[in-house]
Amino acid sequence: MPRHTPPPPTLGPGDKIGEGDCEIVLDILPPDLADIAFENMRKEVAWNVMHHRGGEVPRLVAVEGDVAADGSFPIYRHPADESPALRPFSPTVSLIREHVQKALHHPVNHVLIQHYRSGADYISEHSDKTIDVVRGSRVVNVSLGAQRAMTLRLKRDRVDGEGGARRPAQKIPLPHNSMFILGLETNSKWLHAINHDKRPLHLKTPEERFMNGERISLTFRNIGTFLTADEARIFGQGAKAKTRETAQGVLRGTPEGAKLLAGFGKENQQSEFDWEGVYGEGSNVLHFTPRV
Ligand SMILES: O=C(O)CCC(=O)C(=O)O
Ligand SMILES: [Fe+2]
Repeated sequence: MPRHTPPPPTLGPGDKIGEGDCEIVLDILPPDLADIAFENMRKEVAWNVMHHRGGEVPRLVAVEGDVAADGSFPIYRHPADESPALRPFSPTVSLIREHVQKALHHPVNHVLIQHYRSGADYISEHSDKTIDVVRGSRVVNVSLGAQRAMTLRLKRDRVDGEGGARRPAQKIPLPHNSMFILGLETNSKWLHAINHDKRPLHLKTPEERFMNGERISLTFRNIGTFLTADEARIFGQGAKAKTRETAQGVLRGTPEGAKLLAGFGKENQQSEFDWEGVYGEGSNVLHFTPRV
């Protein structure tokens, strides 16, 4: 007989989330900004479809960031066949960024913006990839629109016993106008996802039905790796050359690409991920697939 598994506990502000280093901040934006941010971003943000393993990811995405005077800009590398081009912060996102920086007490120079068009859109379980994230800085998700839940699940290698042992999970509702701070320890020991929510409308709360079920999330990061304006050279924390003056040419495809992808795989699987060992020497890979 299949074992009945109880649903994961639902946690919120004040609870021990993940390793206890996560936080939910309610009302991150002042009401006048929170009220208009969604509709403004619908117009101001350059939305794209993104591909992974040849298929479209189930949400719209955009990338914005701080472009330096010399045109160089931060890059966040993660396993995707292609990432949309980074654009300078758009007006409403700039305002949101200011509130995030005030609450976080450190700068953020990069944002991945995602539009979950309905309850059918989702992001599958992953750990955030940290080769390019300034060490010690925190990653945050600002939520606007329909309330969805983040599901945390302990990585498999942290669960004792046979392969069939159930992995502890937690569900964290992300209300409109909230900010979720993903702790570094939690990112290394747990996976996180926004699962789809295909329940019929009448089973959803008003918060979950808000904005017709559409949600925008903004994942802000403090990135330490940069591309030159012509996108030909790479430097900083996650690159081989650590300074702008010594920037080296970007690489595309195998075998360096395969090596970085293998590192990302390890970060997804290992709760005692050896950052220095895997990422320390840096990688100049920009695209994982050879140019066709
Ligand atoms: O939409 C969200 O809040 C989660 C996004 C996320 O996990 C990511 O961008 O890495
Ligand atoms: Fe994530």
